[in-house]
Amino acid sequence: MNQVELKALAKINLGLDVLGRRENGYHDVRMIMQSIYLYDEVKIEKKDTPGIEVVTNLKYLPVNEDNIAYKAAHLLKEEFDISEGVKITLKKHIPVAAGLAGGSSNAAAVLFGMNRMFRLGLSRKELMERGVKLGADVPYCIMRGTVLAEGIGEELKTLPAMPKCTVLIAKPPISVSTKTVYEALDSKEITQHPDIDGIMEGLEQHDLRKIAECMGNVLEDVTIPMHPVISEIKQEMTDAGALGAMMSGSGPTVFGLFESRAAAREAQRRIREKSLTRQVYVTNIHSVRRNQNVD
Ligand SMILES: C[C@](O)(CO)[C@H](O)COP(=O)(O)OP(=O)(O)OC[C@H]1O[C@@H](n2ccc(N)nc2=O)[C@H](O)[C@@H]1O
Ligand SMILES: Nc1ncnc2c1ncn2[C@@H]1O[C@H](COP(=O)(O)OP(=O)(O)OP(=O)(O)O)[C@@H](O)[C@H]1O
Repeated sequence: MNQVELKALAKINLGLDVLGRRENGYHDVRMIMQSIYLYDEVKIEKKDTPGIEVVTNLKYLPVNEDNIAYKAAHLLKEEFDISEGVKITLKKHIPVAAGLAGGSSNAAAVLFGMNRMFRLGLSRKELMERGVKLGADVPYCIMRGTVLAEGIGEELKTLPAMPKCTVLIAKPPISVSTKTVYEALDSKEITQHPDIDGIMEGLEQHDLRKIAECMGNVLEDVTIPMHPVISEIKQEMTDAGALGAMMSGSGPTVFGLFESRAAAREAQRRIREKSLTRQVYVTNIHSVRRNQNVD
């Protein structure tokens, strides 16, 4: 196999709670993760010449060792002494620095793809162990689907699949640093924790309304005061009929869950009309049909 083409899916956090801070600055979290049908196209090709080449359609993204896809390839090349070169082509559709795990998902695709191409024989669990060295969201991006994530985000448990619905994604034209948001949270008192157990009950009962009612993200308390446009977008989605609307990850992207595709389109129209952002996409939950076993 000389080439693989993969879809690297974006994620949203249906729930994000922070339980404490570790000595190394990372935080213990309790999150419900969900993949959505918004993806980057990742192509990996073997090259005759050595080295790692990254090509992308976004001019401002690094193509050297600062690109997380490069880091993923480098990690496997070193560990398995792979002498052949690889060319990685990233066709980006997932907004960057958005809270949608775009980079993490690219890294996951490279680990997954190179494992197949070079017949490294790593199990999904073994790929995830390598993934966490690149970023806390990478193991989840290998696993995908509806998942409870604990630890720093790498302890994963598959949950009952999220009921089908339309997802509206709106990324305001600002960038947010995940590190800055987590650091700023340390000087705040968390007064209200999201109802993660409630979301899990909603998933068990296949009850979309319950899931939407229980959604919550403690990082909103940091990012929204910095960027009030996030609240305005949430409001537009709710006014147009979203069952729930919330910031994903450390932001600034807002997602809304809708029963009706027409209502999601209406929210998209209003958000654009009010110039809150032009980056608004109507998409779906991505369900993973697979053996639930991680190994
Ligand atoms: C906000 C989320 O996207 C929610 O899914 C993740 O928790 C962040 O995952 P990520 O971007 O893959 O995180 P990393 O690239 O590993 O870390 C970026 C920065 O976020 C902070 N970080 C990340 C994960 C975590 N559990 N605690 C943290 O404090 C750390 O300051 C770290 O320097
Ligand atoms: N392959 C890549 N795709 C996107 N960004 C990348 C990539 N490699 C490195 N980066 C850098 O990583 C930073 C974060 O980008 P990314 O899109 O992964 O953020 P995010 O969606 O907030 O991730 P998360 O939800 O995991 O915190 C950007 O500033 C970007 O320059």
